[in-house]
Amino acid sequence: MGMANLRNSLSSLPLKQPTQSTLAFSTRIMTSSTSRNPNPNPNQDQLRIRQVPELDAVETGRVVSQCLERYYTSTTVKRNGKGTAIVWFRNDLRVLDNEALFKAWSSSDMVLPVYCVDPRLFQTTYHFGFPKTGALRGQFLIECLTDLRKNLMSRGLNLMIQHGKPEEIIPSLVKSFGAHTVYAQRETCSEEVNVENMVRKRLGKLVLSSSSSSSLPSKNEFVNPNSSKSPMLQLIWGTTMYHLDDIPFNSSSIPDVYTQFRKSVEAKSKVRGCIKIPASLGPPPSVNDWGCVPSIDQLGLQSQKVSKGMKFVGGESAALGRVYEYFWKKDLLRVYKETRNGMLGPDYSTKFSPWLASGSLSPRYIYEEVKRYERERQANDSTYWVLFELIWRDYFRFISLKYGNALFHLGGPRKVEHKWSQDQKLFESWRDGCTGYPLIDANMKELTATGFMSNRGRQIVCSFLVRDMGIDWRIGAEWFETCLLDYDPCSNYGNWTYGAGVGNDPREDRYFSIPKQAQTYDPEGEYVAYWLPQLQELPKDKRNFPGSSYIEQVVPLKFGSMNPNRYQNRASTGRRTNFRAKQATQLEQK
Ligand SMILES: Cc1cc2nc3c(=O)[nH]c(=O)nc-3n(C[C@H](O)[C@H](O)[C@H](O)COP(=O)(O)OP(=O)(O)OC[C@H]3O[C@@H](n4cnc5c(N)ncnc54)[C@H](O)[C@@H]3O)c2cc1C
Ligand SMILES: Nc1ncnc2c1ncn2[C@@H]1O[C@H](COP(=O)(O)OP(=O)(O)OP(=O)(O)O)[C@@H](O)[C@H]1O
Repeated sequence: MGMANLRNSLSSLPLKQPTQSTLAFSTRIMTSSTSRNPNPNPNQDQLRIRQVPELDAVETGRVVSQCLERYYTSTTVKRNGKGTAIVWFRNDLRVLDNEALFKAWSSSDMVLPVYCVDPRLFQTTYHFGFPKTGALRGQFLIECLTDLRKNLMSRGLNLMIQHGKPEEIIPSLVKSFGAHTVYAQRETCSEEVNVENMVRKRLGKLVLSSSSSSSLPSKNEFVNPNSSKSPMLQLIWGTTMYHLDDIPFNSSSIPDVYTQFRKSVEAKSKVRGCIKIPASLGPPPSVNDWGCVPSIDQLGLQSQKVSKGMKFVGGESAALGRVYEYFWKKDLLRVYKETRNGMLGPDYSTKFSPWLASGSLSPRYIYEEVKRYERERQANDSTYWVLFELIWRDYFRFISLKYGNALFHLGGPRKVEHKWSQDQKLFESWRDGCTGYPLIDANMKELTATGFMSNRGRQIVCSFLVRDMGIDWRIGAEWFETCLLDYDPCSNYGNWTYGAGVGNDPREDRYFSIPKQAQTYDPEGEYVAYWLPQLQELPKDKRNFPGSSYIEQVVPLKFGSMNPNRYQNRASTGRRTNFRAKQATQLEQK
């Protein structure tokens, strides 16, 4: 089937919300915190949705005010600027450690914070016509905007929300408010960079009069052709833990191999401190209509409720709450390295990614919290390992600067030639979790039901799609783009190119053997039985190997067989024992 045909047929697929039939087992009770006494019994776990973070509003409020207090500037910081500056919020939906917000404040005597609900984010993915943003990420964004507005209001500002393209909205606001500068976080992928360029171009056509440094000028001030100044777009680097200006490379010399990148950065660069903000950022400009936080319908999406698994709460307050919960309250940072390859529940890994992707959480804040934890509690391999993983995130962001659109191309950064299939039926069985391999199916059902999948799961389903099914990796990457709460173009396409063997991975053949992965990471079938309740009745060691008790396998495995005995000996002496033993210890210690 040709690309155009596939694109048409895929775009006409019922891009349904998750199949509810398999979710019927769950009840719909949102429980409050169980963190002090987590119940390891999977049957109990079936009965509840785990909210992430599991803090109530009062506790979250307390955590937020405590951490924002630590990041207030002393009163000695002066505001030197005049006139109005705009902060154009993009994927930096936070107040804490937001350099664009700080610069707008310090360079003006009035700040207008703006978010544009860009319709292009709610259209379709590039090749295969899936929804560009799935309903769960849409809902997460709504929560982020609601919380950002609240946090700005508590600092004497507000958030203007307008629907439309930034290149139309921003210049028009600049004009009406006489703003001299627009501050925004710099992006690196072409879709976002194109928007930046259009905004800049249109600002360049506006002309500021010399008096426009005073707030709320008349519109006429922009038609004076004798004035030489145009309002400026100031783009600020803010997505990574290490600042672009502090890494020991320019963008074309960034090493292709992660380990080389990491070692150089660790040896030669320092993570900058978080930007401290004043307690009050006001006064706000006088605005008639600040605009409403969009509803899910206004985003053109159909509301989807999480009825099983994890429900992530969007926004900076929840993000700060999760850092507090994971590091301090549950004390899980101490064991992260041993648990991080888990798949079931909120506690095996940090779950910071959705907030990092929307920018409601700063990686530099995480860094400072890790350092504080190391001073106040303990430093060990686990505390370091969170930073190690965040350097992966940085690496993919910097690699996107080096390779540009090649990150999205079929041959990837290495321009690998390979014949890929675009078999629609096979893809659908993968997407819907009906491949006949419980480990694949459970992970894909989790993705559509919650917008999240563990790192282990992502590697396994990616390997299965590209290696066992031989399907064009971009189809998988675009489906992830639709569904993931933490969708980030660099991390998503970076990891997919790695998994498909077209990235810069020195290990070219990353084949993940399903039976081996099942034995190692889900030896009792707890994870698959959670997402595929029909497997619960089977003996634990059969849940990942159900034979004819489960649906037929759509393709054979490229290597190995689904005979569990082949892996039994290796698993019982290898990493599995280690991993499970440590998990058990962790549970006992709670
Ligand atoms: C095919 C595939 C697609 C992926 N797509 C995305 C994506 O769109 N957005 C995204 O944020 N991550 C993506 N990842 C990376 C990783 O799976 C998630 O970051 C991680 O599972 C998020 O869970 P966590 O926050 O609990 O991670 P933790 O294990 O707690 O790690 C802490 C943080 O480190 C970073 N991190 C960890 N592993 C990676 C990695 N492999 N690459 C980049 N950053 C990493 C994340 O920011 C994460 O929040 C993808 C991985 C694969 C294999
Ligand atoms: N933020 C993003 N999310 C998803 N995909 C993106 C993003 N930014 C860029 N892309 C992808 O980048 C690619 C750009 O395609 P485009 O046709 O503009 O350039 P190209 O011809 O593929 O590349 P080049 O200009 O290098 O020849 C598309 O596949 C697009 O989806």
